Amino acid sequence: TKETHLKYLSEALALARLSPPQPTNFRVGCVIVSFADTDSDSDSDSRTTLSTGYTLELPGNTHAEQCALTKLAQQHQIAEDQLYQVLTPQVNAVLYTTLEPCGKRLSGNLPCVERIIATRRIGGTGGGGVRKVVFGAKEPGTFVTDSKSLQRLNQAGVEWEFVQGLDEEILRVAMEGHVRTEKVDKAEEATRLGQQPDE
Ligand SMILES: Nc1nc(=O)c(N)c(NC[C@H](O)[C@H](O)[C@H](O)COP(=O)(O)O)[nH]1
Ligand SMILES: [Zn+2]
Repeated sequence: TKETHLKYLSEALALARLSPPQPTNFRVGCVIVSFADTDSDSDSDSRTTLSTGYTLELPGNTHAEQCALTKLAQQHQIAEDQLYQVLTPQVNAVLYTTLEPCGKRLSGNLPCVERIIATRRIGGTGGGGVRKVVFGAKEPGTFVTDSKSLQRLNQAGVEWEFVQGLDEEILRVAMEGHVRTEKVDKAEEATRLGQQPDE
């Protein structure tokens, strides 16, 4: 339910605040939750937090979702492409991230949407893995304007939901380290309005 989603998005936002502000990325928080033995993210009481992450938590140019997935694999001493062994269908894993997962990164590093899809068996085509992604804000157009991460999730059969309510605060925290320029403001405004900023 929306209350459950907002509860976990708030937890993820608290994690985002731990991220050191940078002008070259966003401060994002991520929580991976198991809604075991329910077939949806209903209000079952058997919810457990499997892993958390925030931008730059782990060494290197790391994203929040990337850190949560890497830490989960480390906890179980398995490789990240073996996470389907942990994230079985019965675990019913939902990944909460304050900002929609990236579909493209200016650094060229593997986007988080691919890391999320790869938690499923057989390179992302099998069962299990992250069943659903819940995020609280769309990615502003500061760095990339055509991430296509949501189309990619649809294509891979991973559910997603944009839960409104915290987006203003999420974006303020995400962009704390940014230098305000006319160009950046225009790109972010255009994305907020759902337009492709004119190049
Ligand atoms: N969902 C998400 N979680 C994060 O932890 C994070 N930092 C971003 N940021 C998205 C943004 O598009 C990329 O940060 C830039 O494209 C620069 O790319 P790098 O981060 O240097 O790979 N997005
Ligand atoms: Zn990412």
